[in-house]
Amino acid sequence: MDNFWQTCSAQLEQELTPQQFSAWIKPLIPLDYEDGRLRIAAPNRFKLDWVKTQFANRITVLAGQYWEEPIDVQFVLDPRLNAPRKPAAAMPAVIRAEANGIDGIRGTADGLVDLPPVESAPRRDQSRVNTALTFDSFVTGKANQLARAAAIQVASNPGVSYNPLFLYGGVGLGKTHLIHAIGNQVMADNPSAKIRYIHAEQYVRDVVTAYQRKGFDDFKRYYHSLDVLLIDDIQFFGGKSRTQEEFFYAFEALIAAKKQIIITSDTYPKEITGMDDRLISRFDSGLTVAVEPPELEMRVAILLKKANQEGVNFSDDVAFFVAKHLRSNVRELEGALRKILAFSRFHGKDITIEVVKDALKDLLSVQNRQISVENIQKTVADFFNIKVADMYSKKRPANIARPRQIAMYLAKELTQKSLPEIGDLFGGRDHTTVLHAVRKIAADRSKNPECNHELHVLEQTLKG
Ligand SMILES: Nc1ncnc2c1ncn2[C@@H]1O[C@H](COP(=O)(O)OP(=O)(O)OP(=O)(O)O)[C@@H](O)[C@H]1O
Repeated sequence: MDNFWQTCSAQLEQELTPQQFSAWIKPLIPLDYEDGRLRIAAPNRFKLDWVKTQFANRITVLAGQYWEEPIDVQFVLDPRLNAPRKPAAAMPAVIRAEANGIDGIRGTADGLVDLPPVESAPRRDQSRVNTALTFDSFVTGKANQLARAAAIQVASNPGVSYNPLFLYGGVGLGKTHLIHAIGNQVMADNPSAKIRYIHAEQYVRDVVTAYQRKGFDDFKRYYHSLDVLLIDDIQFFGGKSRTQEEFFYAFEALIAAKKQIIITSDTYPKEITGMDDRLISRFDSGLTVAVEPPELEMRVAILLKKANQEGVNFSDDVAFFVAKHLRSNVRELEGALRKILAFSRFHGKDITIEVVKDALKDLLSVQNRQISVENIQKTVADFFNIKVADMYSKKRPANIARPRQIAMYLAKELTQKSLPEIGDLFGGRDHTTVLHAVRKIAADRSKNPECNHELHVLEQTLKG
């Protein structure tokens, strides 16, 4: 066993950077080898997860070569290495003073809160970065290629390219995945970087806790000392003035020190309600990129990749069927996939289109019921305050022509209708007119955040 570990470590030392080797491989402890099963211990959960996702395959190959047989390599947590955790302090009642904007803050059922790390030098596993969410596991398509490219650029040169990087888009489109991927990449390149992922709601809680403990100095010291701050769903700061003020200081300090900030939101900066103007202008001062709903091919690729990760063979036909019917976001696709797998396992049936129809009966009927061309025409007409009849009329003033083009675009995106069918439903127009509208709005959407936002709102309204 010791011989193997020496050989394996020596090999990995050659393959990895010195920082990676000392951060991830050196702390591992070979435990035992028996009947083709090798157990290796990691000193904490964070390292365990990271080593499993990043190095398990390579170590398995090296073990196979050493023993000349397939080896089942298992990574476990070494309990001897775990220092006992300090119990978290009890949280007193919610402070009244936060009525100036920070509301809805409660401790957990046992009165404990997830305390913010107030040490000036946070431990590595306080980064809260999810090691499973990497660039490798992120499927790319037209909808997210810009966001992904910007994220990779920022991850490769934190603090020096786009700062802040502001990613926005609707629910379940991969914003959280992307910022974790940035964190993972920075951590792999530079294991000593101080990184922190935080959801905006948790940041609000941290402000409250600091307030209660009169501990703003610690709070500031901690947040201002980070190399990379990943903050998710910043729209939660809306209306929370004390949090915004604190975040403003952190923002200024980090940017001035060339430390990287990555922010996600469900909408672009100017549209976040209840947000201080000076923060909005700061958010817009780096690079603002949209993550769009995935197009058909990307939805298919995502389904195939996720099915493959589950060890299930999904035929292209099945993947196309699901992707054609579920169009809103990736989280919905993941949910559908889980349903299909559970259904097929429970009934012991192979995954065919018929089985998928059964498994997703409820989901599909909701989709089909909600989105019709008529529904789109009504929703768009209401949104732009024009008459539904203008959707079929030959009138051409811009205030009517553009909503009509938007409705055609949405009809193409959200229904199964062909271009000629859509043309018919818009007062007997030619299919080339529909095609022109679809292309024009798609181009506008990719260039103009306000147009993108309008479309996003309409899509959400239509999908209920
Ligand atoms: N392009 C993609 N490739 C692979 N998985 C993806 C992709 N986009 C999203 N996902 C997965 O879909 C799920 C939802 O994504 P995520 O949580 O990142 O969405 P989000 O945009 O942050 O949504 P919300 O605003 O609701 O937080 C996650 O499990 C994520 O891993």
